[in-house]
Amino acid sequence: MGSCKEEERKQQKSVWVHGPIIVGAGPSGLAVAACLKQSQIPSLVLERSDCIASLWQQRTYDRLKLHLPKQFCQLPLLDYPKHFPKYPTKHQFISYMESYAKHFCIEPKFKQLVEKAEFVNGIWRVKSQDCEYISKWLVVATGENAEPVIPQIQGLDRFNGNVVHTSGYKSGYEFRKQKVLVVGCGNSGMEVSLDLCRHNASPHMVVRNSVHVLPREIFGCSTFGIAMALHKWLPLRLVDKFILLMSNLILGSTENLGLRRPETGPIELKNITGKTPVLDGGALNQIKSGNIKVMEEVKEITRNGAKFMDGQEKEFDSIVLATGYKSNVPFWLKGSDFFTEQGMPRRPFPNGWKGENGLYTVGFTRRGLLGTASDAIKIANDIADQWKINKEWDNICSSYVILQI
Ligand SMILES: Cc1cc2nc3c(=O)[nH]c(=O)nc-3n(C[C@H](O)[C@H](O)[C@H](O)COP(=O)(O)OP(=O)(O)OC[C@H]3O[C@@H](n4cnc5c(N)ncnc54)[C@H](O)[C@@H]3O)c2cc1C
Ligand SMILES: NC(=O)C1=CN([C@@H]2O[C@H](COP(=O)(O)OP(=O)(O)OC[C@H]3O[C@@H](n4cnc5c(N)ncnc54)[C@H](OP(=O)(O)O)[C@@H]3O)[C@@H](O)[C@H]2O)C=CC1
Ligand SMILES: O=C(O)C(=O)Cc1c[nH]c2ccccc12
Repeated sequence: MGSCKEEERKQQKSVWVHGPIIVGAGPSGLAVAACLKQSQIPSLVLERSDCIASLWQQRTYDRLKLHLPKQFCQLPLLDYPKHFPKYPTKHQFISYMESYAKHFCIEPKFKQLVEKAEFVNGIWRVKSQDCEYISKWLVVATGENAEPVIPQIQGLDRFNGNVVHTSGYKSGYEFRKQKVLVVGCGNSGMEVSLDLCRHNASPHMVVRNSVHVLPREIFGCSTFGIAMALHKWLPLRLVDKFILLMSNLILGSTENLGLRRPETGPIELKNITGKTPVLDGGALNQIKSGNIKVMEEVKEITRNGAKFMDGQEKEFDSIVLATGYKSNVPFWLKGSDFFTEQGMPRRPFPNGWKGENGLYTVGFTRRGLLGTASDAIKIANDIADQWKINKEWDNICSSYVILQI
């Protein structure tokens, strides 16, 4: 006899979707839906949370800003409002996303956690907790940052204080006057440590590996923009050499602050591994002045603090895990080997946007919102070509049916 849950599933309704199913209503999902709309192609956007851009609305800290200038973080077909600053705040970015969805009349179906998607007998069957959606096309837009990475550090579960991942961190206000262990030194670790300083907390940031820290700007121009411009003329290695030269000039050596640089240059490393260089927004000065303490790798967490690899032992009130994010695609996309076990497309950029049998992926380029914009346009164009053929077939079929009658 089937269980209650099985019975419920058997009775689950199936809905045929006219147009592609897009999983995820973040910037990537919305960008594809908008580009499809532009070609008069309908789509259905399924979102697990109750709002668009949920990463930005629900899982980021208050003082977050875009760290690249707005022209590099723009979605296709609609620019940022002119009055927005060069680096929009998180709230401005969310308002841009909301206007974007409104402008293209995109109305995602919320609270639809996609649990399984599979290509069966020539169609995509996409199951959420309460419905099965069926379509010829599936667009994966669940993001590179779908789930927090929670490291297995010995003793973490016996720590008496508060432990939070950066996806749950809002403001240093909650940690004021506390001694806080921040694990991780990517952009999140650096920004959270800086935020903690601004609330009179005492952050100790764990740096277990090498890291590139770059100035956000070089003589008033964004470092990222300069790198992009130079790369039009110069090989990446030379671009990296120039960026590192300027960084050392502006920031000084980071090595003697405990921030060893990787051997590979910053942009090349980003392209190969996805590891984003830190674009410094003020944390480095706090490290220099001793307000952010750089710590070695953690050996174990104790009830009141941590023991470090170099033998130090310190007490902490709270721990912030700035340990990054991961894709969740392997949990729900079945029967396809398009993605690696880590949930990233096997084919590297720029060829990772299209799979077999009407499968597409957007926002898995390790190139931020710029990558999203480029994927979205390609996907919509590709589907539009098939849509036209489909329509012609539909017309032929319907005239055939009419002739038969
Ligand atoms: C703190 C932070 C700051 C960043 N800042 C920048 C920046 O300044 N510039 C830049 O270019 N990039 C930045 N990024 C990179 C970031 O990935 C992009 O900005 C952008 O959010 C990616 O959009 P996305 O739609 O691909 O993914 P997301 O924004 O993560 O959206 C994916 C959506 O899919 C939904 N979803 C996931 N799984 C399921 C499921 N199984 N079923 C249904 N729905 C699901 C999620 O709820 C989410 O709403 C930042 C990332 C982080 C974490
Ligand atoms: N707009 C903005 O200002 C911001 C943008 N972002 C973006 O969000 C994305 C995610 O960034 P972020 O959250 O920093 O994640 P990242 O993956 O970039 O960084 C994770 C960090 O955690 C470290 N780490 C992981 N596990 C452990 C462990 N067990 N012990 C010690 N250290 C550990 C990693 O070290 P290791 O290298 O050794 O693995 C790395 O330093 C990036 O693309 C980033 O650019 C984030 C914050 C702000
Ligand atoms: O914010 C991010 O994580 C991004 O992915 C944006 C981005 C794409 N390529 C880069 C190179 C250097 C710094 C940030 C980025």
